Amino acid sequence: MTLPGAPYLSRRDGQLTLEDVALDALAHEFGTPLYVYSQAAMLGALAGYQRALAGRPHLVCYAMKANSNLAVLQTFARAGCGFDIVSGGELQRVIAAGGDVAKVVFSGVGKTRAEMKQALEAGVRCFNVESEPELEALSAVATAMGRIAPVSLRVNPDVDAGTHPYISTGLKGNKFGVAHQRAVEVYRHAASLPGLAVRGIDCHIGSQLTEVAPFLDALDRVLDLVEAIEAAGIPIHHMDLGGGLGITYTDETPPAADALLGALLARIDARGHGHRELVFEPGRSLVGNAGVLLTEVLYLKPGETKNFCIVDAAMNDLMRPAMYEAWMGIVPCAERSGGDVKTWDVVGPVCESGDWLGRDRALAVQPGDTLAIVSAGAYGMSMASNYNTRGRAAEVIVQGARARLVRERETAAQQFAGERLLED
Ligand SMILES: Cc1ncc(COP(=O)(O)O)c(C=O)c1O
Ligand SMILES: N[C@@H](CCCC[NH3+])C(=O)O
Repeated sequence: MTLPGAPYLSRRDGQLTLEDVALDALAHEFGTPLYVYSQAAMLGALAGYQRALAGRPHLVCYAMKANSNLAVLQTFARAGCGFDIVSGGELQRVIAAGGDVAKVVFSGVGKTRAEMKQALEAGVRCFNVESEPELEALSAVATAMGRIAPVSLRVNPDVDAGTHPYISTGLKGNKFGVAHQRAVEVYRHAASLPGLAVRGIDCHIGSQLTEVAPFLDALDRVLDLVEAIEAAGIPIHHMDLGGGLGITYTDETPPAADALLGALLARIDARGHGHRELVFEPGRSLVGNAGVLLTEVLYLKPGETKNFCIVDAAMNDLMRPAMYEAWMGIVPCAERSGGDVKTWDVVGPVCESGDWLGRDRALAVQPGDTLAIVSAGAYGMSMASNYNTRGRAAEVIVQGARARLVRERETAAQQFAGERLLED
């Protein structure tokens, strides 16, 4: 079976290897749980987008919620990326990583006035506004500052992306965006407000999309709207087009980024919109297959109905299985020859029955072995918590044969540093 993450993730002489670094050795050097990312895999994924968009006005804004480690952001900033942010905290990370704020788009349904002010002061490129009350609040904040806020409206095209209900964002029952039927009216409202300048249109239908068809359906709705909005006398400069392209976790076969973009660009050109600037906000497809989570097998607990393989990573480190019943590949770092293969539920130490990382996995394992949870570069560390007062994992980036610690393991003292005892 091809490993998700190939060719950067490979097996060499029985050892699971990321770029040129053997992961078992890395686990011993830095301890576990440990997130490890391949820089070449991240840049390779980005290159797919850049290749397809070359020669056109465009901006790739990495959706940093997928993985917001500063060194990951620095990697993308140096490659020319902008960023899609959803909070003031993410804006601070972009600045700390040396990113260009003028290439930042600010998404999200619940931006606070303080965050709007912070983003206007910093000079973000565009606010992706998701409702009329938000338009009014942003106009008021900008006016009070003597500024004009650049805006796109996020339209909800009511297109079924065929993804998990928790990660669908473009159906009318989802909280995101302005209903496409009302979009022209809301654009008129936006254009009438004193603190705003309409710049573009934004659309996002969900994450982990594996088919081209829903992207094209949403694009057609967006192009219809652009034509109607411009007919109403409001020019649209850029189109910010999502969903998020999926990755391979098990047997999914999503299109490559350049194939997907090729199909979208062909439709855009055919409908006479090829001159517009395009913005894309990929997250998962830039980092997901670039990362693994390493964990050590602590105890084996065979049972009557289930065999449990208890590891030192848990749902607080990687929430996707507990939250979406997501299937994540689990492979041993060092191949065991002639080992006894059994079916295991791979579970963590957290006190919840939902704390599992993989169910019914055929593995030959022994306590002390290192397992790699693959395709874990996106929505892994960025969704980690401190539940059970567990320190968050360390993170390493590999570059060829070099491994660099880019986040230290969190200590208990760091976790409760901001807490206070009651004074008598
Ligand atoms: C507005 C917006 N932009 C970008 C993303 C990133 O999506 P993905 O990680 O699937 O590429 C999301 C997540 O669904 C989103 O809602
Ligand atoms: N966190 C989700 C995806 C959400 C995408 C952001 N809107 C996941 O792990 O798959």
